[in-house]
Amino acid sequence: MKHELHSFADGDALAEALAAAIAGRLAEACNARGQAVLAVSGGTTPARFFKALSHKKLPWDRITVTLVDERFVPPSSDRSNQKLVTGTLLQNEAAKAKFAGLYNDAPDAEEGAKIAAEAIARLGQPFDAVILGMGGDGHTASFFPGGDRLIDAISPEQPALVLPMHAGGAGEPRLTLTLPVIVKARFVALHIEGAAKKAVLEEALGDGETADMPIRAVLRHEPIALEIFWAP
Ligand SMILES: O=C(O)C(O)[C@@H](O)[C@H](O)[C@H](O)COP(=O)(O)O
Repeated sequence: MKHELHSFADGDALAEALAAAIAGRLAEACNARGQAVLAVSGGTTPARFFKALSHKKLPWDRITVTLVDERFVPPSSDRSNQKLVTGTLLQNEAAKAKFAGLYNDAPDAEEGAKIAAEAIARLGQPFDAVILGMGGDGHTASFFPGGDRLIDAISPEQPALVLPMHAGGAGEPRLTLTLPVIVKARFVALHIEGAAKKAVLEEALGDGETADMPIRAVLRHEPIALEIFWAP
């Protein structure tokens, strides 16, 4: 995947610019096709961007927000990405958006992934925009180094839309969109902040095994462009 690096003075400037870029994509999709689908990541980085996007004037009632990945915990948990998104993004103007999460109350992540895959299938593809994050270990989505389903999840031929993932670094079982769903999107952005993550990105752009730094599965996927948004 070719990539373009957009650097900003600080996280606030980045949040505004990314919100403007995504709002533009969502507006364009609604104009062209009457609806839009946006997949976002969780973690600690996106909160400011979510707040900025929540104030954008868009036909939110025609926009569905879903997740790139989810911790397999109920939405009441502080670890839940659904909780983060409903509390920060689906507010203000964006309170009218539809939400299609990955979590369900299946007994385990294996069963949960099957049910989540049905929910994702109903959204149709390609998604209009996907925003990825990246961890200090080079994971993106829930493509964790050493993850039990990593090779399946990053296979370009993977037919499943959602897979479960167990990994030492993950904290709890995860549900993740698979690589084909992500790279098929009309717009794919990577949102990272801080010098440490810039260094991880640079390392990932170098040689080495994809499984050691799974973000490489996205970086090395041809031919669509990855838009990288970074601030110190
Ligand atoms: O649920 C999650 O954890 C994610 O969606 C994950 O892929 C995240 O984007 C990175 O781990 C970065 O997380 P931070 O922003 O917390 O560094």
